[in-house]
Amino acid sequence: MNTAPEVRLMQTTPRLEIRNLVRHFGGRAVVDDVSLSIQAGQVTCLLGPSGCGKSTILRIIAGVDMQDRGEIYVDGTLICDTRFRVPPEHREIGLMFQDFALFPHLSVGDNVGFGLKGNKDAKRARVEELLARVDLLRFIDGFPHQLSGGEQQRVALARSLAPKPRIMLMDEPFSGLDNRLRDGIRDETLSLLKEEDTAVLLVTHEPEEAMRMADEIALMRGGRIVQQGAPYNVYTRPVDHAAVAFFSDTNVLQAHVQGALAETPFGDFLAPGLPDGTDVDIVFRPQHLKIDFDRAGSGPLPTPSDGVAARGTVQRARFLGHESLVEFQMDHDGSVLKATVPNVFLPEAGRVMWLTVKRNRCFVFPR
Ligand SMILES: Nc1ncnc2c1ncn2[C@@H]1O[C@H](COP(=O)(O)OP(=O)(O)OP(=O)(O)O)[C@@H](O)[C@H]1O
Repeated sequence: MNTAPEVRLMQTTPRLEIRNLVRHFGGRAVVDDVSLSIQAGQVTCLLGPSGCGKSTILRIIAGVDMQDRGEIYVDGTLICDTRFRVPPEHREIGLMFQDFALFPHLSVGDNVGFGLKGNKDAKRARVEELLARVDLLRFIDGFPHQLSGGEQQRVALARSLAPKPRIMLMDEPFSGLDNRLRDGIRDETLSLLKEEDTAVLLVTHEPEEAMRMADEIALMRGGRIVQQGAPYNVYTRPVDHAAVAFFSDTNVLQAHVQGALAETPFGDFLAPGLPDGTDVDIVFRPQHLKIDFDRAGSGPLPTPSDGVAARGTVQRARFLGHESLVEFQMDHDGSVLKATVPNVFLPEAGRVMWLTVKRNRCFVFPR
């Protein structure tokens, strides 16, 4: 059909695209050549440690800060480069930050309707629609101080979505909420944003929040995106040691490469493409250090999937609620490796146990 290529083009044009953004402060590249694109209805999380440049990217997209290089496109149209700049108020971008500051002197309904244009009835209908959606319609004539923190947060969400922004920028929006409230509000927020088909760029330094919210995670460090992909892929195929460590505790075995293999007390690991003599870290998460319970200290029967067992002595064991954390001092070099075990497992300090590692969950990185 004649229209097919056009339709395809429309479907693949990202709602938001940033290309090669660079921003310097005091001679330092705080944002260093960052590119990403987000489709309508998609949530991308910028995830990274404090100071890595996440909020600066958000401020540039919102139009309250200006890049030194790079371009921003919305639905394929340039809205900002270093010469041309659509002013913030014309970008149709919603903002939601941790300190969302409702107007205290305006009613809940007037807060939600604040950014709306058009006739009174249409405005009222949109305000009612959104307040109903966040389950706060009954408070429409109330004032912010009469609401709990979580309820105020939902009003703020309704306010930022009221003008139907094409894009929503969220900077740690849930960090002011207590843990019990947070999960529910995150889930509600997510379903509302999806219903409205908004493209969302959410900044967080909490991996758990990113895993929970994101269709795609952009992992940042030192002003750059170091890895980008679906949460499962970023978690299970990390690009380097720091990327593993950002999501969880890690264990490290140190080794040298010889003949494309790295030899360890747990057996050899493949180190394809690394030249002989390269120092490598073999990195794995505590849930992938396996304790052998079966043979009472005589060591497990080796299997191809488990590789070789190594011996360690329990140093410390702690119960963490849904799992136990056991630390072992290893016989071979005195290093400490951690294992997490579901439920309660609290062996006494000094007990000797055999350990294996889940080999397909180990990552080999040059040191
Ligand atoms: N206006 C500014 N002038 C000078 N330096 C700035 C300015 N804004 C940000 N920076 C610096 O740029 C770096 C990145 O800041 P940014 O707020 O983007 O980080 P972030 O990743 O969002 O951190 P956080 O999670 O702590 O908010 C920081 O070192 C910060 O001090």
